[in-house]
Amino acid sequence: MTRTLGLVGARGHVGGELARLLAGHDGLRLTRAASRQGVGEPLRAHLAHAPADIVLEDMSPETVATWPVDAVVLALPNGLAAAYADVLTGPRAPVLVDLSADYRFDPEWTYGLPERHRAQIRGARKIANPGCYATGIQLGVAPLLGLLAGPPQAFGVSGYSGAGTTPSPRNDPERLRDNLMPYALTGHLHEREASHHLDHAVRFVPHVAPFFRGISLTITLPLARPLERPELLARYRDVYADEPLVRVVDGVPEVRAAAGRHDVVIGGLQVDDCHAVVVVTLDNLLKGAASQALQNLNLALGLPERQGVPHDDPPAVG
Ligand SMILES: NC(=O)C1=CN([C@@H]2O[C@H](COP(=O)(O)OP(=O)(O)OC[C@H]3O[C@@H](n4cnc5c(N)ncnc54)[C@H](OP(=O)(O)O)[C@@H]3O)[C@@H](O)[C@H]2O)C=CC1
Ligand SMILES: CC(=O)N[C@@H](CCC(=O)OP(=O)(O)O)C(=O)O
Repeated sequence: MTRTLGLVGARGHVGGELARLLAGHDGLRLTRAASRQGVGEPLRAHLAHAPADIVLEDMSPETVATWPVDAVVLALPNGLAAAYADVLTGPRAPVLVDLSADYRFDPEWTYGLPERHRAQIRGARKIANPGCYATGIQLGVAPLLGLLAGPPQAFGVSGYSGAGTTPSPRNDPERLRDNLMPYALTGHLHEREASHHLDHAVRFVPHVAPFFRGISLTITLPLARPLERPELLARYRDVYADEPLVRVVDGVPEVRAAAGRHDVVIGGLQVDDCHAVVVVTLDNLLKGAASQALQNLNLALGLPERQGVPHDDPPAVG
């Protein structure tokens, strides 16, 4: 039986990626869509791969509450999810996946990082999809939890699609041309999110660069005891051995190769006595958002986790 999905925020970067992935998913079909602008227009006028029969609806929670769907995805800016969560309740309510940061710290919601919380996501009804940098930081740090002598430091660089479509200096290609823009030098939300879900403090400084999509994180980890490289490599390979969407490589992954891929690539993996350095790349719009949302939807709806998320590409490097 094909399940059905409604998408709120369909004209955004992430909404568009999710609609594209759903076009290749046999078990889950996009049947309703809403956005702030373009109401009454065919979704296909905005997204070439959208089903021909979908017309953009107004995005009021009251409208969305009438949709006869198995799941609803909120791909809206932060701060808007509560109005939907309030009306999509009760035993017949659809599974709700929120891409914003609104419920990532709420114990009543399930935190949707499948490689760390798969058992809880299976059958969950309300799922908070992790932040893009926070996904890379957690997967990059987790294998060394228990061996850390202090907070890992993550230096992150994102493509400007990470800043969404609302115009700002962080998604202005002219401002970013030949440039690298540091921002949120302390207290970025993803620093708090990664620290909270790792149950270990991390430090994070984000930057935005002139490329469109992809994230590179260089993470420095202070260790409680000296480690040799083979042991470091073995730890990462062991933890992710059965995870098709996390690839551990020998070389240093580069962000250009991350664009369009569904997995996180972890490499570098150098160690000097008690000082390890790990490089993590991912596509912010895919494993950082839409592919991860699809993993979560599949798990919640009882479908194969990676249906619609191809994962047999050749390695990016190494
Ligand atoms: N971009 C990324 O790399 C990632 C994003 N996320 C999160 O996913 C969510 C969606 O992100 P993204 O697709 O980049 O966002 P966009 O800015 O590209 O899209 C936002 C969508 O929300 C709609 N919208 C409704 N109300 C508003 C409003 N008041 N202001 C702006 N847009 C509004 C827009 O409608 P319309 O176009 O019709 O105006 C559009 O469909 C956000 O919460 C973001 O933090 C999470 C991980 C990664
Ligand atoms: C380049 C850029 O601006 N990136 C965004 C990350 C987007 C994201 O994933 O943030 P949410 O937690 O809001 O979902 C930022 O740093 O806020």
